Amino acid sequence: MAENGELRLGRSGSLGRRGLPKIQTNKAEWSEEVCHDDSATPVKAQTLGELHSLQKKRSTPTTPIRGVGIGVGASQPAGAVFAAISEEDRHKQQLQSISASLASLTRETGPKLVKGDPERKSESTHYSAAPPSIGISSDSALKFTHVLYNLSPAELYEQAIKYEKGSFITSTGALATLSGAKTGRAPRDKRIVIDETTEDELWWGKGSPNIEMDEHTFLVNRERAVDYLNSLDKVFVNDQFLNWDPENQIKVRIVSARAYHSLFMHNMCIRPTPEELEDFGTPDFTIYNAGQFPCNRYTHYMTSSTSIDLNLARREMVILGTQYAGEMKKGLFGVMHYLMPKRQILSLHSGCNMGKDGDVALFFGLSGTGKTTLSTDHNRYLIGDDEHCWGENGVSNIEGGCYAKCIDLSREKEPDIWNAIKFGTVLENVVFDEHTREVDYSDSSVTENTRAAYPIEYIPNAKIPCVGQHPKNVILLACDAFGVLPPVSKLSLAQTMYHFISGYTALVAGTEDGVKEPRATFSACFGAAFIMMHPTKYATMLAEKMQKHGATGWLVNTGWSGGRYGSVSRIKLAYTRKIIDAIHSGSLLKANYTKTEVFGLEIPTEIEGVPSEILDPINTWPDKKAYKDTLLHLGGLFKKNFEVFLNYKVGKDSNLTQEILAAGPVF
Ligand SMILES: Nc1ncnc2c1ncn2[C@@H]1O[C@H](COP(=O)(O)OP(=O)(O)O)[C@@H](O)[C@H]1O
Ligand SMILES: C=C(OP(=O)(O)O)C(=O)O
Ligand SMILES: [Ca+2]
Ligand SMILES: [Mn+2]
Repeated sequence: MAENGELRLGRSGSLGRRGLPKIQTNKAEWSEEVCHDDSATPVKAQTLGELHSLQKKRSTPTTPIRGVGIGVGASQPAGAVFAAISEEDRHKQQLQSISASLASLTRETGPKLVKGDPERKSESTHYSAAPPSIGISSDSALKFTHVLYNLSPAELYEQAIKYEKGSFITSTGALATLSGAKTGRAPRDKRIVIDETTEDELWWGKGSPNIEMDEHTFLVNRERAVDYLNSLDKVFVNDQFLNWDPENQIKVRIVSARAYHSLFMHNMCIRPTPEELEDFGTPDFTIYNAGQFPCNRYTHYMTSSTSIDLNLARREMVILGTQYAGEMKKGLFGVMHYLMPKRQILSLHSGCNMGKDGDVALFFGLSGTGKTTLSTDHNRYLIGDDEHCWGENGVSNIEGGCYAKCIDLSREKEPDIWNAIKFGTVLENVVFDEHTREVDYSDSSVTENTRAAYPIEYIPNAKIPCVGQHPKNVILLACDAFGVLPPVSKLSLAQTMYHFISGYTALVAGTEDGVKEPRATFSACFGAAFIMMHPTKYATMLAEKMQKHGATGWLVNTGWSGGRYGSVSRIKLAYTRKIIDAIHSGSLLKANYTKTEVFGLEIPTEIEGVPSEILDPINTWPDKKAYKDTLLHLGGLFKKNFEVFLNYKVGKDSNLTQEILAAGPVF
């Protein structure tokens, strides 16, 4: 700081000498009692430009500059002559690495890059990387692309507000943004490159979410995305980590065109320290997000102008035609679902939290069933809300942030999420008062799927680092709009596996008038959209881990009970929280149980804080015949869904497979 201060004084001093001669005022003309205008400490700048340059001081380096390779021994004092790859060289290396990422494969060259905002010429560090030597074949090769590398949230706010229509600061300091035409994921537009390896390793065909594309088509889309990004004046680059387990951490690079996307990933991935960033090197996986630009519908395999393309061999993902940010986070989740099981680590679409005594619970469930809401619990430490790994040493969060739904969010019911919506948080597609900028969370004018993305440490009781012991409870969440599943049931291991493979939830189609029929959804492993290999691969690993570590499975219905959607209201969040409390404390394990018909679920007769009559839905359905019919209807849907899995084996032991088949509805 002193250094910067001296520099500034020196500069203003010399400017002063070169300026016009000062107008001399006659001191005697002024009364000593009058406080006149120039009595305050004068500003230490001679021009407005200089004044603005004073406003921002250079970031103080957090570590002394370290040496690379030879020459840094115990005998050399830190920061000595030998020590350094200079800051300039480091910038150059970073830009070379980014230029290589953005290289056009047909022209075999990367773009010319400079660091910094193009609008602020004086601030850019003009270290050009990899100037194209031969065959300049487009104007892109003649121009510079500015790289905005790992900007801070404040810088990203400024970029968003200045250049991205629909960006505003809300009354609590969050950055409100619009994701454009797409406000949710587009699973039907996801493509995965099929090659010799993935043909055998991945799950293809009926029931699989993996839709194939060939390598060539991937390269066509990659070139389209890269050309688009290189045609811009500036791109955002995030270099970050995934997975809090240090031995299985993945380095990811996200190249994007919008500050909103850069801030979203800043919040959602693990943020490197400045030291870690210095040594970042080559990323393990790269996303090219050209979401504002459509794919070419004449391209083979394209069925819309949106395409999300994954190439596992190249370790790259290309996004065209959608700006929904969740696509990046869930895209990387798919990659982890491939990489981790190969290392005998189970990837989980679940929330995760930990009690004061270190007891860990997992919350599996499809979108909207309560992973984020229920893992964010003021009485427990949050490990993560959505994506985890379960390995030899316990669980680890894949991400560094949370992505909460905001529709009907209330301070009373979800105080920790409410309070996390502050400076730094990205608020997608919410509606706010044009003057006060107060958000109306009940307003779904843009979409039902309004979202907040915030760093995990915005939750006061986050567990950092986000790792924990082997889980004690495995909670399967289903939002049952048919109203026949009990609010909670205790599961045998076979039942846990049956419901895990089924991955059931039923949601209502939307808020349109007249849509009253709930629609059942089955999504293997509560995440068919993200798993890469056959569901039995993940199911086998889960069964082995639960058995080995003695975890108990539970099925919790966070939807309707005692009547269908439309006839009664959703189970009160306060009751669900009491149920979850009783699971965590161990008291529910000791309760008395009765068995339901059809699904054969063990339901407790009593839970503290929950009216006993709601525990068995038959009590609360006024029309018992309607209850039975609906129960059988749902049972039939389960059976039909499970047919695809009848020929598969879970685990080494065929006994378990037989037990799993028997653990479904019987009627
Ligand atoms: N009984 C309940 N249990 C859990 N969530 C509930 C309940 N009733 C209403 N909700 C609402 O349902 C939504 C659950 O969504 P969320 O936790 O984001 O799901 P996920 O993370 O699994 O996608 C939240 O908006 C929450 O407020
Ligand atoms: C980010 C998502 O996850 P979830 O709805 O489970 O929170 C999503 O499905 O887009
Ligand atoms: Ca999810
Ligand atoms: Mn969630």
